[in-house]
Amino acid sequence: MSIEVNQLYKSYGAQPALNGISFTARPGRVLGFLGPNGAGKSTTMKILSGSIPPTSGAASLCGVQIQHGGPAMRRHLGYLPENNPLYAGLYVREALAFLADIHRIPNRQARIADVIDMTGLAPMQHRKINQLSKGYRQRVGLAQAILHDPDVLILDEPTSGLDPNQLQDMRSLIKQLGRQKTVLLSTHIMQEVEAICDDVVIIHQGKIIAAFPFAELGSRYPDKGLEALFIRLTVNK
Ligand SMILES: Nc1ncnc2c1ncn2[C@@H]1O[C@H](COP(=O)(O)OP(=O)(O)OP(=O)(O)O)[C@@H](O)[C@H]1O
Repeated sequence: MSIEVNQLYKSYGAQPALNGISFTARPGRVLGFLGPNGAGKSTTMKILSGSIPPTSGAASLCGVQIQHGGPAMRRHLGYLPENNPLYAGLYVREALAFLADIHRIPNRQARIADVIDMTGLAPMQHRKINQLSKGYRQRVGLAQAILHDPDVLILDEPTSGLDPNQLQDMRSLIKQLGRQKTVLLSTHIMQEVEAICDDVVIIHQGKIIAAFPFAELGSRYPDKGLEALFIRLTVNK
């Protein structure tokens, strides 16, 4: 398994956020990580990226144990955080070159050209990041996440705030990436899960309340679409 999460707990002071979650994500698949506001999605992703420590429990990426701030699993991981922090004052190509140096990517010019091409950033590569539309900024965030060709991608609401055209482009890019990589994608949009996810994990109040391959939705929950199921599982509980 590319992502293994085993009994993760997290509290922020007295505020519980994760209450013993376990799940796995497999290569060549996109896992949709769903939950209402405050369910614990971003907390999980921050722990998996090594940005914050869990209170207890363990997780690994491609067999490498996750440690807060530890560099060991970084080469396996591309992470697009929720607010997509970018080097706003840099030009697109400059930002990618800077990160390519940090990752010590060999043949960096060729790799940057490939990633620009893959993410549809060619027309914007000589623009400053702070001059770009939201859609293009999200593409820069994704380009940064995939630059070092990691096996695992963790994408925290990568399509929030995009217009319908941008949405479609971003979704097809994620779907394409999911054919080779393990993708963990958080979203509030059920159509997005239907369009691109192979597996579904629903989290509510820091607990996993459903986990299944999307293709088994109908057999496991007859007469329920994903949206109806989500509402039934997460409302008033
Ligand atoms: N830094 C923090 N300090 C205190 N509490 C926090 C902190 N970050 C998150 N929380 C709390 O932890 C819980 C889980 O939050 P988290 O951001 O992981 O949820 P989420 O599912 O990503 O929500 P959203 O969909 O709104 O982004 C919430 O109750 C939230 O208020």
